[in-house]
Amino acid sequence: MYLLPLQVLDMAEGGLDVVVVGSCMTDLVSQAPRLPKAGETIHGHKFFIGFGGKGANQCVQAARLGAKTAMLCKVGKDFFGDNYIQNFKNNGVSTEFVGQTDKAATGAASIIVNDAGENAIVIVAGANMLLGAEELQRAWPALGGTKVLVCQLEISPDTSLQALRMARERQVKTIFNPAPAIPDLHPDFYKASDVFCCNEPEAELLTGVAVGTVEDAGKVGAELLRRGCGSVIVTLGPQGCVVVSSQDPSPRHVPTAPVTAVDTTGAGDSFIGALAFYMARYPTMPLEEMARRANQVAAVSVQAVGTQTSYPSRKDLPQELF
Ligand SMILES: Nc1ncnc2c1ncn2[C@@H]1O[C@H](COP(=O)(O)OP(=O)(O)OP(=O)(O)O)[C@@H](O)[C@H]1O
Ligand SMILES: [K+]
Repeated sequence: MYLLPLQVLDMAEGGLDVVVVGSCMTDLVSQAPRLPKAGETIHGHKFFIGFGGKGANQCVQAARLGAKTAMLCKVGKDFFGDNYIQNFKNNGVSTEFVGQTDKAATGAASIIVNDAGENAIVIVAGANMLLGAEELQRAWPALGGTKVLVCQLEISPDTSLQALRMARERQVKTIFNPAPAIPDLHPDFYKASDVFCCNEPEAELLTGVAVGTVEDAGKVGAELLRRGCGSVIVTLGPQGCVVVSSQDPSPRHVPTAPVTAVDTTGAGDSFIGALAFYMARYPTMPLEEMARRANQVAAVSVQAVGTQTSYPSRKDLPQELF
C-alpha cells in the first residue's frame, strides 16, 4: 500500500537519475611499503579483494549520495561476476542491465598501494570488452528518461561513444571521463560530452600540455572546449580542480581543503560519481559549485583505504552538501 504511490511518483519524475555505461573490475589489492621495480619481488603487509572498475565505482558513489542509478555493464559467469552483482544490489544500484557472459572472465585489476598512498595498477578488462551495441540497444528504451549518463574508457571505446551519442539524441546530459587515456581519442567524444572530466596525465596525453599547475589546466580546458566539449573539468588531486565552460570560458580554480591522504585509489571516480549525482539532482546549480561539492566528497575517499570501501554515503557527509 505504501510502496505503490512512490513507484508511480518515480515514473512520473522520469525514472533514473544516473546511468553508467562502463566497467566492473574485481580489485586485488596489495599494500606494501613501496611499489616494486621491474623484476623485483617485495613483501607487502596486507592483501584484500575489493570492488572496482571506473564505471562501477562512479555508479556506486552516485548511488551512495542518493541518486537513483543503474549500471549497464558485462561481467563473467563466474564467482567474481556473481559477487559483483550482489555488490550492486547492496548499494541500491539497479542490476537490470548487468549482463553475464561465459566467453570471458570478470574484469580484474591488480593494485599495489604504497605507504605514501600512491598506486600502480594492471587491468585485465575481460568481460568488459564484450559490452557492445546489442546491449545498448536492448537497454535503451528503458533508459530514455535518465537525467545523466556517464562513460569512461575501460570498455570498448566504440561502445562508450555510441552510448554518449544515444544519450545526446535523447537530451540526457553526458559526463565523459577519458580514463584510462588513449592517445587517438575519436574527435566525436569531445562533441558528445556535456562535461568532459579528466585528470592531469589524461589531460596531457590528449592535448600535449603537461599539467602541473592551475594555469596549465586552464590551457587544457580551453583546448578541449575548442574540440567541442560543453564544459571541462581537470582534476588536480590535492589542488582540487579547474572548471571551464563554453558559456564561461575563463578558467575557475576550485580548490579543496587539505586532508591527510591515506590512499588516493578511486578518488577520481568518487569525484565523477558525485558530479553525476549533483548534475542529476541539482540541474540548475552552477558547475563550479557542483565541482566544489564533488571535491569534498572525493576528499573523504582519500582518507580511507580501498576504492568503493572509502566512498562516503550521504549520512556520512555534512548536510550542507545536499
Ligand atoms: N590528496 C588529496 N586531498 C584532497 N582531495 C584529493 C586528494 N587527492 C584527490 N583528491 C580529490 O579527488 C579528485 C580527483 O583526484 P585526482 O585528480 O588525483 O584524480 P585521479 O588521478 O583520477 O585519481 P585516482 O587515479 O587516484 O583515482 C580531486 O579533484 C580532489 O577533489
Ligand atoms: K581511497
